[in-house]
Amino acid sequence: MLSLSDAKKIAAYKAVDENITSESKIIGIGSGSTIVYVIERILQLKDSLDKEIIYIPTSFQSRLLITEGGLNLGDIDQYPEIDVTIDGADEVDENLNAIKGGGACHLREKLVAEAAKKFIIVADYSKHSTTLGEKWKQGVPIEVIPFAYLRVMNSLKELGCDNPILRMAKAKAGPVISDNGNFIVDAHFGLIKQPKELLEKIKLLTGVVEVGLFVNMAKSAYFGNEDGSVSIKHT
Ligand SMILES: O=C(CO)[C@H](O)[C@H](O)COP(=O)(O)O
Repeated sequence: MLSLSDAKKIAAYKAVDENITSESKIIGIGSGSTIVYVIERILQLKDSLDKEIIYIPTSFQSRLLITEGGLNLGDIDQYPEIDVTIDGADEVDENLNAIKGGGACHLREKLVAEAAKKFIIVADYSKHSTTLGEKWKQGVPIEVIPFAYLRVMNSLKELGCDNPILRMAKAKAGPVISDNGNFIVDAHFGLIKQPKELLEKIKLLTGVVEVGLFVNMAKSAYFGNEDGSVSIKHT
């Protein structure tokens, strides 16, 4: 039986093997622990891949992975059209809608995913559900400008979230600050049967910068299974 981290690894390796081809020139790199394996696989294949490939990060973490791996770093400003973006997720439903932002990176992750011709999710078996909200109990991550956080939290209650939580840092007395200088509010809505509708409602709140609901975005998802196989789903 594979551990969760080994399941992440086999999903990441398979996604790289199948999606980073000789056609890939610009590649978006997501954030989180699964992405470490994506970079690990890219580095293993480095000699057979085009030396000119540019990698676009979605966070400080993925920027470091790219530069420390000796890969070519680019920015979305220079390369607004991306061939393929590979990223992890906190939960993925049957239609490949996802909750993201467990690492507080979902604003940049969404931008880099939207810019890509193909957005691919890599995850372990524990992330796959029928309906969003089934597995990820921490709530939908919402990036909010600091000035607006309390009003946004009150408005989230009106939208059906009982207990929105301002995400606090672990090694600091205070809130998590995103790579963009904003706060993160985690809002639990139970089972999310209509993710697009919920996304639209939250996005309309003044002060909300981005919502960790990725709806109708992924082309494929790779799930590493306990038995060592990888399940691949497409939209
Ligand atoms: O959305 C993310 C970061 O904002 C990550 O992709 C998500 O939290 C999954 O992380 P991991 O690969 O560590 O399980």
